[in-house]
Amino acid sequence: MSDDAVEVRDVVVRYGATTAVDGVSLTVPRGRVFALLGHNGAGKTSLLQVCEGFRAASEGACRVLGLDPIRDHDELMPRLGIMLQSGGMYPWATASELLHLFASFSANPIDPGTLMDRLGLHKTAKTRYRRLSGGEQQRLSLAVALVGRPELVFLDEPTAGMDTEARHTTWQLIEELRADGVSVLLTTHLLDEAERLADDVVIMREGRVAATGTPAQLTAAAGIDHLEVRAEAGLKPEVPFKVTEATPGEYTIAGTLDAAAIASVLAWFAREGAQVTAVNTRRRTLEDVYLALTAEQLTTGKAGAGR
Ligand SMILES: Nc1ncnc2c1ncn2[C@@H]1O[C@H](COP(=O)(O)OP(=O)(O)OP(=O)(O)O)[C@@H](O)[C@H]1O
Repeated sequence: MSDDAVEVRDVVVRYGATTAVDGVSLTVPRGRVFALLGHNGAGKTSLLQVCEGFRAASEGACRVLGLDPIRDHDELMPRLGIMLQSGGMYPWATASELLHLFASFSANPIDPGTLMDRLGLHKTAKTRYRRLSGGEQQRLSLAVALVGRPELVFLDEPTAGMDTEARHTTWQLIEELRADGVSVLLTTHLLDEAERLADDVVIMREGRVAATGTPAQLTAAAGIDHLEVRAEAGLKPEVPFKVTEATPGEYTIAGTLDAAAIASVLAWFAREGAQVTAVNTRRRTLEDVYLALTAEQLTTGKAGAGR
């Protein structure tokens, strides 16, 4: 049996005529942070729900900590930390009561008071859940997911609605979880979050895996950097790359630019006797890769998730 935290094989999730997840396979190794990226409706939450055991896959197989998330649900639940996008809390209970309740389900919980302090929730300990702000509810949901010292954590858009400070605390907590050997599967729309936190990334598009790898692999595989050259306006660089002059005298050269290519572009400016006053290179970010994949989706014109 595989020792991976999560193993998803050819999973399909259908809602009537809509295919939300369309044959996804992925593996989350133990002790790593794995991010699912994708536009609204790409199928991230549906896939997460299959892994959490809250939804049966229409096709395919899923193993979580070596177990079946539906059949072995009772055995699995104490070992998992689950942060939902919303809901799942008693609206009349206070933040402290809720966290203590969830702590009581665990044999060796983290002290709820310590966790509340860490997440900046101490001032809201006696506030009823329904009165908490969106960001506070989100922080409490994270605390609930972590209080039982889980081996594997599922986080659905963990920092959505959080202020900058809470977001940074959450990132630190996730990094500490990884250092403690905890596995994390999260969804996010924040590319800087994925780039900063994730060991592995899957970009989903229309229910399928559009790209997969480490953030470094994804950005390197895209292989396109930008070279920015400032010189006098109105030049027409004769180079085998796409050149734009959005602002007069600011040239952006886009393409697969290795050192030789950059040298050849600069050589053209030198041959022309151009007055080059600045040269800048910009590596592709995960955001560039993501946007390129999203643009591909638009050009293929596929809108629905049907098979
Ligand atoms: N219970 C449901 N019944 C019918 N359709 C659903 C249901 N849940 C999700 N869908 C549809 O399945 C598709 C995938 O939804 P899902 O929530 O998995 O996407 P997502 O990537 O998590 O989106 P978001 O980033 O907006 O949370 C969407 O088209 C959605 O409308």
